[in-house]
Amino acid sequence: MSRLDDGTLSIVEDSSDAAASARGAHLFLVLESLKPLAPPVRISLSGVAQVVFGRGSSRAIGRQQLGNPIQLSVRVADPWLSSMHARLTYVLRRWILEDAGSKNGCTVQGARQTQAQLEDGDIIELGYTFFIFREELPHDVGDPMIFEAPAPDQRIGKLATLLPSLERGFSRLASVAKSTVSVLIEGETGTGKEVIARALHEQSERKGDFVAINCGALPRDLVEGELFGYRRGAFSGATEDRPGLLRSADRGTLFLDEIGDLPAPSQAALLRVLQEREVRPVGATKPIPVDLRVVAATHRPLERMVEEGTFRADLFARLAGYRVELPPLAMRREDLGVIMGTILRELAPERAASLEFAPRAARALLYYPWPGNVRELEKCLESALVLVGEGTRIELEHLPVAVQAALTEAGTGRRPAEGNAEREKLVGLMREHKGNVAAVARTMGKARMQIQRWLKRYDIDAESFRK
Ligand SMILES: Nc1ncnc2c1ncn2[C@@H]1O[C@H](COP(=O)(O)OP(=O)(O)OP(=O)(O)O)[C@@H](O)[C@H]1O
Repeated sequence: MSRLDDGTLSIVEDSSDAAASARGAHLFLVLESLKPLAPPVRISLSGVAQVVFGRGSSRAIGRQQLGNPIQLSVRVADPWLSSMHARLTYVLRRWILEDAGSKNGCTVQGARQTQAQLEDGDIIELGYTFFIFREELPHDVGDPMIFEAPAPDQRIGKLATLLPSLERGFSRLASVAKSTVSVLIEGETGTGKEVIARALHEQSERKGDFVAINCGALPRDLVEGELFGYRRGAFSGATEDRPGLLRSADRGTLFLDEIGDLPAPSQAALLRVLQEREVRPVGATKPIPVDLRVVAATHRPLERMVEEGTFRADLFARLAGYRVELPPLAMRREDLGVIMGTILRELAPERAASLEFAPRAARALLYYPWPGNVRELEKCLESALVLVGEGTRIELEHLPVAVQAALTEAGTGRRPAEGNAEREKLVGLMREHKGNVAAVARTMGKARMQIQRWLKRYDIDAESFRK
């Protein structure tokens, strides 16, 4: 979590890098295709010289022996693994994956390899088990070397992640929830903003209701009546007193979804409510006190809207007491296994434990760019379960055609599509702004530090655009 220039707090995965005291290579055990509910694991490779992979009678991840250099052993009860399957070794500042004489081989970015130098974001398949390698992930030196995704009953709502900074952010939500500080959740559509808002309400122990309002869906001329209520006769059609949505959230949580869509006059009225802690229904002479906890969400770059003058700076400051930015799913592929496990448990509680993914299906799920984020993943698994019927194995053909097509991408050994698209977008903007990182940050509605991290991640030289 980091303190932003405006004094608010942020738990953005990238923005919180400042709080992370180190960067280092990590390996994620993302998914066991045959046991999708088995908890995914993050392994820090700091100080590690070698990791050996092989089949075990049960999952066992740990040090091979005490002392330095650290040698780790990753044993998974995957019948497709050989007892000595592969080795990952740190050589001349590079991580090299080598097949150790396995029967079924090693696959990196969809291509069979006997030896490969790993790159950031590489997807590795050993047997039917999927791993992701991250070269320079921000983390805390105090983070455990081996971190297993928390069991469902240990989570805040259904929030779980293997990414160190997001994990720190999620665990802080529990204490934020108990306060009345307003929370602003930013993220693309379907990333789980409402899930966070509901989790905050559940943890808050507030007695009132959770009231969700989609600010973008309110008819423009009725916004204030809907939000603040009205007195009978306040306007034609007001045939009775209406309390309004804000008052129905009294002593509870008011979730203002798509806050960026709130028209300017309503922004001013909402600001008054938050400042005065009272609501004045349309046509009423006296305000009514309300006890509100406000959680707002947006997929629009609110900070940029403030700069452009389309969103009030004072309202933004009020709403952004604590900020959460949810990355797009394609930027947190390491969490695909955790999230799929949660969704399968939710959609099919009775049979989730017996479900498995055919490896080709698992591969497609891992490579697909998920433009619709977690919502799209949820719909994809929902329809797959219908198509599986009484069966227990989710095959490639049970997945939507677009997801199936991701296999072709996987087969080429290239980076996942999202990486290319992100990179191209960034290169385009860097060219347009002649290498001015601050200008690119403004255009994207992101912090300058974040753009710098992306430049590093995608190996883009800002200097080359300044000539
Ligand atoms: N971490 C998660 N684990 C399991 N399911 C999740 C998770 N996050 C989101 N979902 C599911 O994905 C769907 C979309 O989530 P949600 O509605 O919270 O997204 P959103 O960001 O608020 O979307 P929008 O911007 O379109 O309102 C929901 O059905 C939700 O249950």
